[in-house]
Amino acid sequence: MPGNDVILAVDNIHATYNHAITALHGVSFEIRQGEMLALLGANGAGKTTTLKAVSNLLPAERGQINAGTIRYDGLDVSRRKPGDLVRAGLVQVLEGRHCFKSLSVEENLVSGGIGRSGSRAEINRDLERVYAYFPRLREKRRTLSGLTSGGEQQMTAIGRALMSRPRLLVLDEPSMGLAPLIVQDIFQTLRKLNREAGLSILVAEQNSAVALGYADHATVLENGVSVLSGAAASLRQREDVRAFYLGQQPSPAQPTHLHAVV
Ligand SMILES: Nc1ncnc2c1ncn2[C@@H]1O[C@H](COP(=O)(O)OP(=O)(O)OP(=O)(O)O)[C@@H](O)[C@H]1O
Repeated sequence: MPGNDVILAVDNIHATYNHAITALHGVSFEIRQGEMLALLGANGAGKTTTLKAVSNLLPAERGQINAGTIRYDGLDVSRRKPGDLVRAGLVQVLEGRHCFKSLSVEENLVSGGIGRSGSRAEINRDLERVYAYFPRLREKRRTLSGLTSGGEQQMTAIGRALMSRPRLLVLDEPSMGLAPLIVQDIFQTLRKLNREAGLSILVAEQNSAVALGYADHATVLENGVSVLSGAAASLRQREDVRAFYLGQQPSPAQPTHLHAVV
């Protein structure tokens, strides 16, 4: 039974699509309040499926959890509608930075606050908060999102999620297709939100070097199984992680696959 300060507990989940394709068969990890956890793994390892399971979005894709449990704030997510989870503070930034391209940056941000009750003054306060974290969005507030850069669209997608006042922010590959400096910028802001506002963060990334540079902990997925979990700082030191996920050459005596949970 997880302790009280665990905001998300994923316990040995198994998932399939169309009752046929096995995507996950044994994924476990925990996130404590105020922690930033990176979910690492190659293409097809199961990161997106895990994130969708966390928000109970798999049924919408003919996917299902066949075994295991996911608890957010102690509550079984499979019994709650995705919208209820958002209102309870579990908010996702889906892969591919979905913005309404024909709306301005500010209109996109405001759309993130629509689901919750709140006066115009409160929404304005939240907008100011988003602009304080992403000054570039303030500069572009009147620009149509479709005309902003990929990095600005990613910032808009994150800013819109912040407008729903998350307690746990879940992001799928925020670095995808972005220049290294923009990626650093985005991760620095995520870290600031985590440190200053106490926001808990779950971030799936193929860019392990960046994710391990900012996260507190990480879990590595291989073929739908969580094979390794630990403090980001200690994972960065492991030869096998360096070889397989940080693109560094192992010495000849090193193992050829990940095999331990630390
Ligand atoms: N909607 C779907 N229908 C059927 N199979 C799917 C679906 N989505 C994912 N899969 C399969 O589930 C497995 C895990 O995919 P998933 O997208 O979760 O991995 P990932 O680690 O997020 O990879 P990527 O980085 O490419 O997004 C893969 O074998 C994939 O082909």
